Formats: sequence, structure tokens, C-alpha cells
Amino acid sequence: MRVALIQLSYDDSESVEERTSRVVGLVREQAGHDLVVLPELWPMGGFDYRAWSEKAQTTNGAVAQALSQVAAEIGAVLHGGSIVERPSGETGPEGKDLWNTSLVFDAQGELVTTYRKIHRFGFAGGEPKLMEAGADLALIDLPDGSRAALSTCYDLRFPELYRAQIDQGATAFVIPAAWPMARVEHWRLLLRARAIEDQALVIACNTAGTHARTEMGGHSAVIGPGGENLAEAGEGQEVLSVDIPDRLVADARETFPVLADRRLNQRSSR
Ligand SMILES: NC(=O)CCC(=O)C(=O)O
Repeated sequence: MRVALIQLSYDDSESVEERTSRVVGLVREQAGHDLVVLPELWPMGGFDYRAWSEKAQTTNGAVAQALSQVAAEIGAVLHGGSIVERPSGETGPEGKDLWNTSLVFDAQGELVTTYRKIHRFGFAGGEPKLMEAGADLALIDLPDGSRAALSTCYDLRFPELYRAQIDQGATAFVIPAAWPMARVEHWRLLLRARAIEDQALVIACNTAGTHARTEMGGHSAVIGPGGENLAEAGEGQEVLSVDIPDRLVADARETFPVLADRRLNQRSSR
């Protein structure tokens, strides 16, 4: 399976329409890949809290339609990163009407899965103040037959989420992010930790550039189930193109079957 991660750089100068058109061009250039991945909240700005409400869209809005078209055009599964979602006529348990929602399109351009970020970043401000929390796990079948679970940025700090995902059959984690430079070493370490502890493939696409006065950390990465770096980006805009060997996770889990020794969950067998 050939995977492309588009580590997009942006600042505060583009409109949503301009950035969408630039991103569509970058996705189009990835024809020949089986899976293309974009970062978290790239259309609205990962840390541009003040613009979120005004820029929110539905999962059938202009951004989603542009992503659907380009996925079909290049015939690849497209993880479109996430958008600030305002569904029509829905509010959550806290009375808010925004979610941080990832969109996945199949190679025909159909929106096949959405994932609403479960762990909201910002403590008393930011996401918890403005958005509802997601409640549901989301998994997709990848073109190589493996099963990928979706999470978003700050979710990475909560290992119990990834254990729940492997209990649902996940062999890979796809993680779009807008993770700042200030804590980029946490990002790099936690990606490896999730790969090693869950013996899974980690496909993690961060943002570059500076927006809303927050410098993004880059260092998107593809990490194998033994913690090996299959690819890692630098700090600026960059596309990572990676060939994932067949049976990478299956072989790792067979030759070093540590997950079979879990005792505090339903799947423990020893
Ligand atoms: N967008 C985010 O979720 C940022 C997370 C972050 O900065 C951190 O966990 O640190």
C-alpha cells in the first residue's frame, strides 16, 4: 500500500476557498497512492478558535464536496483531515452545535466514515468551550485489507482509546493533527509509544506553518509496529510518500505476541 501524507503549511492569509483549492491541487498530485491523508482542521485553522463558528460547514459542504471530487479523480482513499462541523439541526448534550470531525472518502469519492474527536483540546478554552465531544469509535478498511482506527491530535495522549480500537480489530491508526512546535517532542514520542504498545502501524499527519500566533510542529510520521520510523517529515510543508510492506503488523504480532499477554481486558487469554 502506498500512502501519502500532506503536511500542509498555512498562515492566516488565505480564505477557506483559497486553501481548499490549494489542497485539492496537492491531493491531485498524489495520484498513484492508495491512501492520502490531510491534517486536522486545515480549512478553518487548527488554533484559529475565533474563526471556527463563522467557517463551520456540514459534512456535505464545499470542503467535503471538493475532497470527494478529488478522491474520485485520483481513485484513492482520502482521509480529508478534519473540519469544524456544524450539522444542520443537531446540538450535542452540552447544547453546542460544533464538532471537530474527520472525513474519509473512498476511491469513488463517497464519504464512507466520519469521526468526531473524542478528547477536546484547550482545557477551559478552545475546543471544550466551543465544541461538543465525539462519543464513538470509527474504523475503516484500508486498500491493503488492514483495518485502521481514526483519532485526532490530542486524542494521542489517551492510550485507552487506542486499546479500545485494537479490541475492535485495528491494526493501524490514522491520526491527523494540528500539534504545536512547543510540544513536538511529546508528539514524536507518543506516536512511537502508541505504535509499540499496540503493535500497530501509525500514520500521523501534522500541520506546518504559523497561524493564530501558534507555530505548528510538523514531523508527520509513519511508524511501524516495532516503533521503527518508516518516514518522518521535517518542520515545513512536505509530502511523505511511503510504501507499507504487506503483513507488517501481522508478522510483528506473530513473532512477538505481547498483546496476547494482556490480563486486564476481555481478550486476555493467559
Ligand atoms: N489540536 C490539538 O489537539 C492540540 C493538542 C496539543 O497541543 C497537545 O496535546 O499538546
